Amino acid sequence: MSDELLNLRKNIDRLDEEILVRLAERARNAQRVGEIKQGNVYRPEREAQVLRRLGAANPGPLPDLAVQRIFREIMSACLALERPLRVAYLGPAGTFSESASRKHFGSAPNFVPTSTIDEVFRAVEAGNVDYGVVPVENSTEGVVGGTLDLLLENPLQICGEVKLRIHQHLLSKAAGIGAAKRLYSHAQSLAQCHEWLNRNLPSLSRVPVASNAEAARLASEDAESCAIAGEAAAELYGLDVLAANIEDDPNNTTCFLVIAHHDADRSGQDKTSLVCSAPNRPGAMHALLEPLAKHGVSMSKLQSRPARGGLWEYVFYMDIEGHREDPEVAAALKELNERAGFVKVLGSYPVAVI
Ligand SMILES: O=C(O)C(=O)C[C@]1(C(=O)O)C=C[C@@H](O)C=C1
Repeated sequence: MSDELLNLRKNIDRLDEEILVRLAERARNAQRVGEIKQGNVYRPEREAQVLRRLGAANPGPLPDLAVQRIFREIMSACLALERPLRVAYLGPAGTFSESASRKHFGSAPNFVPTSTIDEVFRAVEAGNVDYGVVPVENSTEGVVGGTLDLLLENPLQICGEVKLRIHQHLLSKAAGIGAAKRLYSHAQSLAQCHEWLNRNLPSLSRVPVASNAEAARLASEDAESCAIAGEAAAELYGLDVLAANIEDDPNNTTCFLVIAHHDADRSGQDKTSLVCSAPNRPGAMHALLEPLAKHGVSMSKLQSRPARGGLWEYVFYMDIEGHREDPEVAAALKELNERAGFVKVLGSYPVAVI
Protein backbone atom coordinates (compact mmCIF):
# COMPACT_ATOMS: atom_id res chain seq x y z
CA MET A 1 0.00 0.00 0.00
CA SER A 2 1.38 3.42 -0.91
CA ASP A 3 2.28 5.90 1.85
CA GLU A 4 -0.29 8.34 0.57
CA LEU A 5 -3.09 5.76 0.76
CA LEU A 6 -2.04 4.76 4.28
CA ASN A 7 -2.03 8.39 5.42
CA LEU A 8 -5.39 9.14 3.87
CA ARG A 9 -6.95 6.15 5.65
CA LYS A 10 -5.35 7.20 8.91
CA ASN A 11 -6.88 10.63 8.43
CA ILE A 12 -10.29 9.12 7.71
CA ASP A 13 -10.06 7.00 10.90
CA ARG A 14 -9.22 10.06 12.97
CA LEU A 15 -12.03 12.11 11.40
CA ASP A 16 -14.53 9.28 11.96
CA GLU A 17 -13.59 9.24 15.65
CA GLU A 18 -14.05 13.00 15.84
CA ILE A 19 -17.44 12.72 14.13
CA LEU A 20 -18.41 9.95 16.59
CA VAL A 21 -17.51 12.06 19.63
CA ARG A 22 -19.49 14.99 18.19
CA LEU A 23 -22.44 12.73 17.40
CA ALA A 24 -22.52 11.48 20.99
CA GLU A 25 -22.45 15.08 22.22
CA ARG A 26 -25.29 16.00 19.83
CA ALA A 27 -27.33 13.00 20.99
CA ARG A 28 -26.90 13.96 24.66
CA ASN A 29 -28.09 17.50 23.86
CA ALA A 30 -31.14 16.12 22.04
CA GLN A 31 -31.88 13.87 25.02
CA ARG A 32 -31.81 16.90 27.30
CA VAL A 33 -34.06 18.85 24.87
CA GLY A 34 -36.46 15.89 25.11
CA GLU A 35 -36.56 16.20 28.90
CA ILE A 36 -37.16 19.96 28.81
CA LYS A 37 -39.68 19.96 25.93
CA GLN A 38 -43.33 19.86 26.85
CA GLY A 39 -45.71 17.79 24.72
CA ASN A 40 -44.68 16.25 21.40
CA VAL A 41 -41.03 15.30 21.01
CA TYR A 42 -41.18 15.30 17.20
CA ARG A 43 -40.83 18.87 15.91
CA PRO A 44 -41.24 18.96 12.11
CA GLU A 45 -40.56 22.72 11.91
CA ARG A 46 -37.24 22.37 13.75
CA GLU A 47 -36.19 19.39 11.60
CA ALA A 48 -37.00 21.34 8.42
CA GLN A 49 -34.96 24.30 9.69
CA VAL A 50 -31.96 22.07 10.52
CA LEU A 51 -32.05 20.43 7.07
CA ARG A 52 -32.44 23.75 5.23
CA ARG A 53 -29.65 25.40 7.22
CA LEU A 54 -27.20 22.54 6.64
CA GLY A 55 -28.09 22.37 2.94
CA ALA A 56 -27.32 26.08 2.63
CA ALA A 57 -24.11 25.87 4.72
CA ASN A 58 -22.77 22.79 2.93
CA PRO A 59 -19.23 23.53 1.70
CA GLY A 60 -19.15 20.47 -0.62
CA PRO A 61 -17.88 18.29 -2.19
CA LEU A 62 -20.81 16.18 -0.90
CA PRO A 63 -24.07 17.20 -2.64
CA ASP A 64 -26.61 19.06 -0.43
CA LEU A 65 -29.04 16.16 -0.67
CA ALA A 66 -26.42 13.67 0.57
CA VAL A 67 -25.66 15.92 3.58
CA GLN A 68 -29.36 16.35 4.31
CA ARG A 69 -30.00 12.60 4.15
CA ILE A 70 -27.19 11.97 6.63
CA PHE A 71 -28.61 14.56 9.04
CA ARG A 72 -32.11 13.19 8.47
CA GLU A 73 -30.84 9.88 9.92
CA ILE A 74 -28.95 11.60 12.73
CA MET A 75 -32.08 13.44 13.86
CA SER A 76 -34.12 10.25 13.54
CA ALA A 77 -31.72 8.43 15.89
CA CYS A 78 -31.56 11.40 18.31
CA LEU A 79 -35.34 11.61 18.45
CA ALA A 80 -35.59 7.88 19.18
CA LEU A 81 -33.48 8.52 22.31
CA GLU A 82 -36.08 11.04 23.45
CA ARG A 83 -38.98 8.69 22.66
CA PRO A 84 -39.30 6.09 19.88
CA LEU A 85 -42.07 7.06 17.44
CA ARG A 86 -44.68 4.77 15.94
CA VAL A 87 -45.65 5.61 12.36
CA ALA A 88 -48.48 3.95 10.40
CA TYR A 89 -48.44 3.80 6.60
CA LEU A 90 -50.46 2.19 3.83
CA GLY A 91 -48.86 -1.26 3.65
CA PRO A 92 -47.85 -3.92 3.09
CA ALA A 93 -44.11 -3.57 3.70
CA GLY A 94 -42.22 -2.62 0.56
CA THR A 95 -44.77 -0.10 -0.79
CA PHE A 96 -43.93 3.45 -1.86
CA SER A 97 -45.82 4.61 1.25
CA GLU A 98 -43.21 2.85 3.37
CA SER A 99 -40.40 4.50 1.37
CA ALA A 100 -42.09 7.88 1.87
CA SER A 101 -42.40 7.25 5.63
CA ARG A 102 -38.72 6.39 5.91
CA LYS A 103 -37.73 9.36 3.77
CA HIS A 104 -39.58 11.67 6.13
CA PHE A 105 -38.85 10.10 9.54
CA GLY A 106 -35.54 8.30 8.90
CA SER A 107 -35.18 4.67 9.90
CA ALA A 108 -35.49 4.84 13.72
CA PRO A 109 -39.31 4.78 14.25
CA ASN A 110 -41.39 1.64 14.53
CA PHE A 111 -43.25 1.51 11.22
CA VAL A 112 -46.68 -0.10 11.23
CA PRO A 113 -48.22 -1.20 7.89
CA THR A 114 -52.03 -1.01 7.57
CA SER A 115 -54.35 -2.44 4.89
CA THR A 116 -56.19 0.77 3.99
CA ILE A 117 -55.79 4.55 4.13
CA ASP A 118 -58.79 4.65 6.45
CA GLU A 119 -56.90 2.41 8.90
CA VAL A 120 -53.95 4.82 8.93
CA PHE A 121 -56.33 7.59 10.03
CA ARG A 122 -57.96 5.36 12.65
CA ALA A 123 -54.61 4.20 14.08
CA VAL A 124 -53.52 7.83 14.59
CA GLU A 125 -56.88 8.93 15.93
CA ALA A 126 -57.00 6.07 18.43
CA GLY A 127 -53.45 6.82 19.61
CA ASN A 128 -52.16 3.39 18.52
CA VAL A 129 -49.45 5.26 16.57
CA ASP A 130 -48.08 8.81 16.79
CA TYR A 131 -48.15 9.67 13.08
CA GLY A 132 -49.59 8.41 9.82
CA VAL A 133 -48.36 8.73 6.24
CA VAL A 134 -50.96 8.72 3.45
CA PRO A 135 -50.68 9.31 -0.32
CA VAL A 136 -52.57 12.38 -1.53
CA GLU A 137 -51.58 12.98 -5.15
CA ASN A 138 -49.57 11.46 -7.99
CA SER A 139 -48.25 13.67 -10.76
CA THR A 140 -49.55 11.31 -13.45
CA GLU A 141 -52.64 9.76 -11.87
CA GLY A 142 -54.04 12.75 -9.96
CA VAL A 143 -55.45 13.05 -6.45
CA VAL A 144 -56.22 10.23 -4.03
CA GLY A 145 -59.87 11.08 -3.41
CA GLY A 146 -60.19 8.82 -0.35
CA THR A 147 -57.45 10.74 1.47
CA LEU A 148 -59.10 14.09 0.73
CA ASP A 149 -62.48 12.82 1.99
CA LEU A 150 -60.92 11.47 5.20
CA LEU A 151 -59.12 14.78 5.84
CA LEU A 152 -62.47 16.56 5.64
CA GLU A 153 -64.29 14.17 7.98
CA ASN A 154 -61.50 13.60 10.48
CA PRO A 155 -60.29 15.83 13.32
CA LEU A 156 -56.63 15.01 12.53
CA GLN A 157 -54.23 17.66 11.21
CA ILE A 158 -51.50 17.65 8.56
CA CYS A 159 -48.05 18.25 10.07
CA GLY A 160 -45.83 17.48 7.07
CA GLU A 161 -45.56 16.55 3.40
CA VAL A 162 -43.26 14.11 1.62
CA LYS A 163 -42.50 14.19 -2.08
CA LEU A 164 -41.26 10.90 -3.45
CA ARG A 165 -39.95 10.35 -6.97
CA ILE A 166 -41.56 7.12 -8.09
CA HIS A 167 -39.19 4.83 -9.94
CA GLN A 168 -40.81 1.66 -11.24
CA HIS A 169 -38.68 -1.39 -11.97
CA LEU A 170 -39.39 -4.65 -13.75
CA LEU A 171 -38.51 -7.31 -11.18
CA SER A 172 -38.29 -11.08 -11.35
CA LYS A 173 -36.50 -14.24 -10.37
CA ALA A 174 -36.77 -15.32 -14.03
CA ALA A 175 -33.53 -15.54 -15.99
CA GLY A 176 -34.57 -12.79 -18.39
CA ILE A 177 -37.54 -10.81 -19.65
CA GLY A 178 -38.29 -13.47 -22.31
CA ALA A 179 -38.80 -16.19 -19.66
CA ALA A 180 -41.66 -14.40 -17.86
CA LYS A 181 -45.27 -15.38 -18.57
CA ARG A 182 -47.20 -13.04 -16.25
CA LEU A 183 -46.71 -9.53 -14.95
CA TYR A 184 -48.16 -8.48 -11.58
CA SER A 185 -48.54 -4.91 -10.38
CA HIS A 186 -50.92 -2.38 -8.88
CA ALA A 187 -53.26 -0.91 -11.52
CA GLN A 188 -51.73 2.57 -11.01
CA SER A 189 -48.22 1.27 -11.67
CA LEU A 190 -49.37 -0.61 -14.77
CA ALA A 191 -50.88 2.68 -15.98
CA GLN A 192 -47.67 4.58 -15.17
CA CYS A 193 -45.61 2.13 -17.29
CA HIS A 194 -48.21 1.58 -20.00
CA GLU A 195 -46.15 2.91 -22.95
CA TRP A 196 -42.96 1.12 -21.92
CA LEU A 197 -44.91 -2.14 -21.62
CA ASN A 198 -46.59 -1.66 -25.02
CA ARG A 199 -43.19 -1.07 -26.62
CA ASN A 200 -41.19 -3.78 -24.86
CA LEU A 201 -43.58 -6.47 -23.63
CA PRO A 202 -46.76 -6.10 -25.68
CA SER A 203 -47.91 -9.71 -25.32
CA LEU A 204 -47.13 -10.30 -21.63
CA SER A 205 -50.35 -10.73 -19.67
CA ARG A 206 -50.79 -7.93 -17.07
CA VAL A 207 -52.40 -8.92 -13.78
CA PRO A 208 -53.52 -6.07 -11.47
CA VAL A 209 -53.12 -6.83 -7.74
CA ALA A 210 -53.72 -4.94 -4.47
CA SER A 211 -50.26 -3.34 -4.17
CA ASN A 212 -46.80 -3.30 -5.74
CA ALA A 213 -45.42 -5.09 -2.71
CA GLU A 214 -47.99 -7.87 -3.16
CA ALA A 215 -46.95 -8.07 -6.84
CA ALA A 216 -43.30 -8.45 -5.77
CA ARG A 217 -44.25 -11.14 -3.24
CA LEU A 218 -46.13 -13.11 -5.94
CA ALA A 219 -43.19 -12.79 -8.35
CA SER A 220 -40.80 -14.00 -5.65
CA GLU A 221 -42.82 -17.24 -5.36
CA ASP A 222 -43.04 -17.97 -9.07
CA ALA A 223 -40.03 -17.81 -11.40
CA GLU A 224 -42.32 -17.61 -14.45
CA SER A 225 -43.72 -14.28 -13.42
CA CYS A 226 -42.44 -10.75 -12.94
CA ALA A 227 -43.64 -7.63 -11.14
CA ILE A 228 -43.49 -3.89 -11.45
CA ALA A 229 -42.56 -2.34 -8.11
CA GLY A 230 -40.04 -0.08 -6.44
CA GLU A 231 -36.59 -0.72 -5.05
CA ALA A 232 -37.81 -1.37 -1.49
CA ALA A 233 -40.03 -4.25 -2.67
CA ALA A 234 -37.18 -5.63 -4.83
CA GLU A 235 -34.91 -5.76 -1.79
CA LEU A 236 -37.56 -7.12 0.56
CA TYR A 237 -38.42 -10.03 -1.76
CA GLY A 238 -34.93 -10.66 -3.19
CA LEU A 239 -35.89 -9.95 -6.81
CA ASP A 240 -33.55 -9.01 -9.66
CA VAL A 241 -34.07 -5.77 -11.54
CA LEU A 242 -34.60 -6.81 -15.18
CA ALA A 243 -35.26 -3.23 -16.29
CA ALA A 244 -34.92 -0.09 -14.16
CA ASN A 245 -36.91 3.17 -14.22
CA ILE A 246 -39.55 2.04 -16.70
CA GLU A 247 -42.12 4.71 -15.73
CA ASP A 248 -43.33 6.63 -18.79
CA ASP A 249 -42.94 10.01 -17.10
CA PRO A 250 -39.39 10.46 -15.73
CA ASN A 251 -40.72 13.11 -13.27
CA ASN A 252 -43.35 10.76 -11.85
CA THR A 253 -43.77 11.94 -8.24
CA THR A 254 -46.21 11.10 -5.47
CA CYS A 255 -47.01 13.51 -2.68
CA PHE A 256 -47.78 12.06 0.77
CA LEU A 257 -49.11 13.81 3.88
CA VAL A 258 -48.09 13.22 7.47
CA ILE A 259 -51.13 13.26 9.75
CA ALA A 260 -51.24 13.68 13.53
CA HIS A 261 -53.27 15.19 16.36
CA HIS A 262 -51.44 18.47 15.78
CA ASP A 263 -49.98 20.44 12.88
CA ALA A 264 -46.53 22.11 12.89
CA ASP A 265 -45.21 25.40 14.26
CA ARG A 266 -43.79 28.01 11.89
CA SER A 267 -40.55 26.99 10.16
CA GLY A 268 -40.12 30.04 7.91
CA GLN A 269 -41.10 28.19 4.73
CA ASP A 270 -44.51 26.67 5.23
CA LYS A 271 -47.76 25.88 3.51
CA THR A 272 -51.33 25.60 4.78
CA SER A 273 -53.95 23.19 3.51
CA LEU A 274 -57.64 23.95 3.90
CA VAL A 275 -61.00 22.87 2.60
CA CYS A 276 -63.98 25.16 2.13
CA SER A 277 -67.37 25.29 0.49
CA ALA A 278 -68.91 27.99 -1.65
CA PRO A 279 -72.63 28.62 -2.09
CA ASN A 280 -73.86 27.65 -5.55
CA ARG A 281 -74.30 31.17 -6.99
CA PRO A 282 -72.48 33.42 -9.47
CA GLY A 283 -69.26 34.93 -8.17
CA ALA A 284 -69.05 32.60 -5.16
CA MET A 285 -65.66 31.18 -6.20
CA HIS A 286 -64.32 34.67 -6.81
CA ALA A 287 -65.46 35.67 -3.31
CA LEU A 288 -63.39 32.78 -1.88
CA LEU A 289 -60.23 33.74 -3.75
CA GLU A 290 -60.45 37.47 -3.18
CA PRO A 291 -59.18 37.49 0.46
CA LEU A 292 -56.06 35.60 -0.68
CA ALA A 293 -55.31 38.13 -3.43
CA LYS A 294 -56.05 41.05 -1.11
CA HIS A 295 -53.51 39.87 1.50
CA GLY A 296 -50.90 38.75 -1.03
CA VAL A 297 -51.21 35.04 -0.22
CA SER A 298 -50.36 32.69 -3.11
CA MET A 299 -52.38 29.61 -3.77
CA SER A 300 -50.37 26.61 -4.98
CA LYS A 301 -53.24 24.14 -5.41
CA LEU A 302 -57.00 24.18 -5.92
CA GLN A 303 -58.97 20.96 -6.19
CA SER A 304 -62.73 20.50 -6.19
CA ARG A 305 -64.51 17.37 -4.91
CA PRO A 306 -68.17 16.51 -4.79
CA ALA A 307 -69.54 17.19 -1.31
CA ARG A 308 -70.96 14.12 0.36
CA GLY A 309 -74.73 14.44 0.67
CA GLY A 310 -75.52 17.23 -1.80
CA LEU A 311 -75.98 16.42 -5.49
CA TRP A 312 -73.80 18.79 -7.56
CA GLU A 313 -72.47 20.51 -4.44
CA TYR A 314 -68.70 20.83 -4.23
CA VAL A 315 -66.00 21.44 -1.63
CA PHE A 316 -62.67 23.05 -2.55
CA TYR A 317 -59.28 21.90 -1.28
CA MET A 318 -56.63 24.59 -1.34
CA ASP A 319 -52.93 24.76 -0.53
CA ILE A 320 -51.72 28.27 0.20
CA GLU A 321 -48.21 29.51 0.83
CA GLY A 322 -47.36 30.43 4.41
CA HIS A 323 -48.28 29.35 7.95
CA ARG A 324 -51.73 30.00 9.44
CA GLU A 325 -49.97 32.13 12.08
CA ASP A 326 -48.20 34.35 9.51
CA PRO A 327 -50.01 37.71 9.76
CA GLU A 328 -51.08 37.89 6.09
CA VAL A 329 -52.28 34.26 6.07
CA ALA A 330 -54.16 34.78 9.35
CA ALA A 331 -55.87 37.89 7.90
CA ALA A 332 -56.81 36.07 4.67
CA LEU A 333 -58.19 33.08 6.61
CA LYS A 334 -60.26 35.34 8.83
CA GLU A 335 -61.91 36.96 5.79
CA LEU A 336 -62.35 33.62 4.08
CA ASN A 337 -64.17 32.38 7.20
CA GLU A 338 -66.59 35.27 6.93
CA ARG A 339 -67.35 34.60 3.26
CA ALA A 340 -67.33 30.81 2.82
CA GLY A 341 -70.18 28.57 3.89
CA PHE A 342 -67.64 26.44 5.68
CA VAL A 343 -63.83 26.50 6.16
CA LYS A 344 -61.63 23.89 7.80
CA VAL A 345 -57.90 24.45 8.14
CA LEU A 346 -56.32 21.03 7.67
CA GLY A 347 -52.95 22.14 8.99
CA SER A 348 -49.85 24.28 8.45
CA TYR A 349 -46.55 22.50 7.91
CA PRO A 350 -43.04 22.95 6.48
CA VAL A 351 -42.59 22.70 2.70
CA ALA A 352 -40.77 19.38 2.06
CA VAL A 353 -36.98 19.85 2.24
CA ILE A 354 -35.62 16.59 0.82
O1 LIG B 1 -34.86 20.39 18.83
C1 LIG B 1 -35.56 19.49 19.29
O2 LIG B 1 -36.72 19.69 19.71
C2 LIG B 1 -35.04 18.10 19.37
O3 LIG B 1 -35.67 17.25 19.95
C3 LIG B 1 -33.78 17.74 18.64
C4 LIG B 1 -34.05 17.19 17.25
C5 LIG B 1 -32.66 17.02 16.56
O4 LIG B 1 -32.11 15.93 16.61
O5 LIG B 1 -32.14 18.04 16.08
C6 LIG B 1 -34.70 15.87 17.35
C7 LIG B 1 -36.06 15.71 17.16
C8 LIG B 1 -36.96 16.79 16.81
O6 LIG B 1 -37.96 16.37 15.92
C9 LIG B 1 -36.24 17.97 16.32
C10 LIG B 1 -34.89 18.12 16.47
